[in-house]
Amino acid sequence: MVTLRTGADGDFDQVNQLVQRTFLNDGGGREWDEERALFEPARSVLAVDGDEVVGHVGTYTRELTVPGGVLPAGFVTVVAVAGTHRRRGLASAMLTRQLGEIRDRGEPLALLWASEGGIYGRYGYGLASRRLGFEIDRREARIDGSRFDKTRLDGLRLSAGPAAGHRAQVTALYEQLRPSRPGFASRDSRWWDYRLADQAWHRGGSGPLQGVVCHDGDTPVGYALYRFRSDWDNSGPNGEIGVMEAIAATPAAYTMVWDFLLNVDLTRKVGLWLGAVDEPLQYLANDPRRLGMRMGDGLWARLLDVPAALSGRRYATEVDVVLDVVDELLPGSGGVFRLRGGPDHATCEPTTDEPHLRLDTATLAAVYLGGNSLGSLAAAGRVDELHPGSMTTTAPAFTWTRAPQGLEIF
Ligand SMILES: CC(=O)SCCNC(=O)CCNC(=O)[C@H](O)C(C)(C)COP(=O)(O)OP(=O)(O)OC[C@H]1O[C@@H](n2cnc3c(N)ncnc32)[C@H](O)[C@@H]1OP(=O)(O)O
Repeated sequence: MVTLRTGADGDFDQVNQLVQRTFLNDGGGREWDEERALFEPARSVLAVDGDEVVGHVGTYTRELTVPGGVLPAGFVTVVAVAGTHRRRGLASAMLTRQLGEIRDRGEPLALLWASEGGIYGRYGYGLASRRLGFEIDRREARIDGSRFDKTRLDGLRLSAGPAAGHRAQVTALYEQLRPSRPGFASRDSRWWDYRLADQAWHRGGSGPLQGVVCHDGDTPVGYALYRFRSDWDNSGPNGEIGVMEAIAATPAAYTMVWDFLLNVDLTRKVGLWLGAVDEPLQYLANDPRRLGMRMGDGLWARLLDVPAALSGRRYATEVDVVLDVVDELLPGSGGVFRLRGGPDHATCEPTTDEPHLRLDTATLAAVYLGGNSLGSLAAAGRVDELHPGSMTTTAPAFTWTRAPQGLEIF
């Protein structure tokens, strides 16, 4: 008989074997030091059949940047059920138990990257951010000269080399920028170890992890983490740059970092998989089409405590609205709530007032980080306007100055 239990110290190896098998990785000949350090057994739910681990869902304890705030969140990870035990409800049982445990810890929301987009809507997750992928033909694409104001770059300088050598500057700048971009997550030293781990199997055929940092005096103001892959064909050099993340505190630093990445000799392509939907590069390029942009799905969010989540973010415009949030899976997390908010304040409480808008919890999650418009979801029939005019005043409030971005898959 299969039973569920909480994880324990010592479970890592069996869980990891299950995860590598279910994710179709060979898993052979590797050390798992960084993953082992991140494993939080007390936050894992395991399905066991006798002595065998046949299912797992894990949670990482991290903070999430939301519009105008930073909140604790449960980062859901490595959801896996053995091939021998699928489609009998094990994932549903584990994921539902996990959501209850995240809520009981006082984390108002859960977050994940989906391996397949069809899985998580049924558990109340909504697609809250998208990624913009870039496959840049670097012989054609460059920073538009008229946008490249050399005078603003005066005083800035770049240093480049193995990423580990830039760890102090990169972590300091990330920590400074983290609160400003919805979707960014806290990274303690274990997470930086994981991010900067440079074992051969992390490289996917590319070279060692590199860093380029833009400095203003002694202060880091921009950086990129990237790898290069050397290749030659009949017409010459055919190398590639794969950018893992590129962020900056100022437009000048961002421009300088990207100008560097687009001008590495002996390369033809530059790729960025997890770009933001509003990635500034698209507004700096001489010819945006040459950036080879393609939209994909990003972070899925699940609200567990609507008042805490909605009062924990800020709103682009003043809003006073009563929301009827339908939560079929966890009815205790739904209800009717009055939200009063604006750019520098927000409260949200249960109310007996008549609702203005009715939507399910996944739809509210989809607009929560500012990555989707409430009006667009209404056009898809996912929001009922019960009080005429309330959509017009509420939809702009849920937007934000920057699009949410999931900067790393966890
Ligand atoms: C955050 C992350 O870790 S994402 C990674 C998810 N894991 C993987 O992709 C690894 C490979 N897949 C697996 O391990 C399993 O197939 C799982 C975990 C996705 C599902 O496990 P199962 O125990 O088979 O799921 P369970 O029986 O509870 O089914 C849950 C529901 O999801 C549906 N479902 C399961 N897998 C998929 C899928 N890939 N796409 C769409 N729907 C799916 C089932 O049909 C079922 O629907 P229903 O409730 O309407 O009947």
